[in-house]
Amino acid sequence: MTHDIAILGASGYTGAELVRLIATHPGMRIKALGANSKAGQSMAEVFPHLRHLDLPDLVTIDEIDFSAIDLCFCALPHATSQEVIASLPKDLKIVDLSADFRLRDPAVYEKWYGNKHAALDCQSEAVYGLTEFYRDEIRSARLVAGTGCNAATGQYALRPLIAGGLIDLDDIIIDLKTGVSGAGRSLKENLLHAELSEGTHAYGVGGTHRHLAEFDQEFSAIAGRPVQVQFTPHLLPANRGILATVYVKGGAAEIHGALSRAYAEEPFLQVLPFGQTPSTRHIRGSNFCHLGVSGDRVPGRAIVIAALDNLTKGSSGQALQNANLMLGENETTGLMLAPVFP
Ligand SMILES: NC(=O)C1=CN([C@@H]2O[C@H](COP(=O)(O)OP(=O)(O)OC[C@H]3O[C@@H](n4cnc5c(N)ncnc54)[C@H](OP(=O)(O)O)[C@@H]3O)[C@@H](O)[C@H]2O)C=CC1
Ligand SMILES: CC(=O)N[C@@H](CCC(=O)OP(=O)(O)O)C(=O)O
Repeated sequence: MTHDIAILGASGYTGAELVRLIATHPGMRIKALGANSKAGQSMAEVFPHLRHLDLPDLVTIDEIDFSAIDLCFCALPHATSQEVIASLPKDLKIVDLSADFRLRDPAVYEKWYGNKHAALDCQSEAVYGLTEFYRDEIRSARLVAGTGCNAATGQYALRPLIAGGLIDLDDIIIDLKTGVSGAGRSLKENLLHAELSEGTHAYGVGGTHRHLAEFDQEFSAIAGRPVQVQFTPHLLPANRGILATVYVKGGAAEIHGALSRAYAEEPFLQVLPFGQTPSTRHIRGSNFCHLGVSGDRVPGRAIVIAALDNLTKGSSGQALQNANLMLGENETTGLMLAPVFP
């Protein structure tokens, strides 16, 4: 059976990545591509690297007939996404890539995002999209909320360690580096080549980055008590990739054993041999997340490093993995592409 797919926000980075992945998916057919300022253009005009594909032109969302769609990906900015999803048919399966449906508590959402939620009924039914930890709920969900890309990286490093009681919950530091495509395709002065290249800097410092809300929600639920991590992202002059270096208090060998066991059956989560360190070079363009564990010279401390591609495992690949589950497809279909190297 072939499922008819719509992608809203197809003229953005995650939208284009969805098209790249779905184009060769044997169980999916791209029926509609939604855009805003680029509506009316062909995908080849907006993304020359997709020229070889036979795709529908970009249209505005109100031009799409959703009664002919089996599943819709929403790759739209925060706040816009909730307004659009509130207006879509209530029985339409949706995978949202924005932050709008990730946080279960509306008050927490309002605190971090600064606006009242415009689709609280949808928010209450949404399932958090970190596939490996919400697989059963995702299978039967109507609306899945894709995770933040930084939030996914930190969680892959830490969830089994918190669940296993292996680390000091009051002493967790996530030092993260991210490529610039995480900020989307729209024009921003601070993302110009001259402002960004040949340097790197921290942002969202001092507990202000909104992905902390996801860490708080998920880690506290696992631990059964409040957990607050320190988290500082840094912007790298690279297009793709996230590398999180996580500092914890706990036994490195036990931590490596716990991660290896937790992810032994996971097709996309690869734990490297003890002491080896992941690199964004080795996951680029793929749905894999590489994880490494090392000891530290300071007794009782360990370092966990996780690397993934923000546009695949951190957003569009994760979204396709979840859509596969929602549509009864094999979870890995369309996603076993090897990373691009060098
Ligand atoms: N980039 C990443 O690595 C990740 C992104 N995300 C989230 O995924 C979502 C998409 O991100 P990304 O692809 O990077 O963003 P982009 O800025 O690259 O793309 C945004 C898309 O949304 C469309 N759009 C904007 N406003 C409207 C509107 N009012 N009505 C209809 N369409 C609109 C744009 O259309 P047009 O260009 O035609 O104006 C464009 O197609 C965001 O919520 C982001 O936070 C999540 C995880 C990782
Ligand atoms: C480089 C960069 O700016 N990255 C974004 C994260 C992208 C992401 O995960 O998106 P959401 O906005 O959907 O949470 C940031 O740190 O804010």
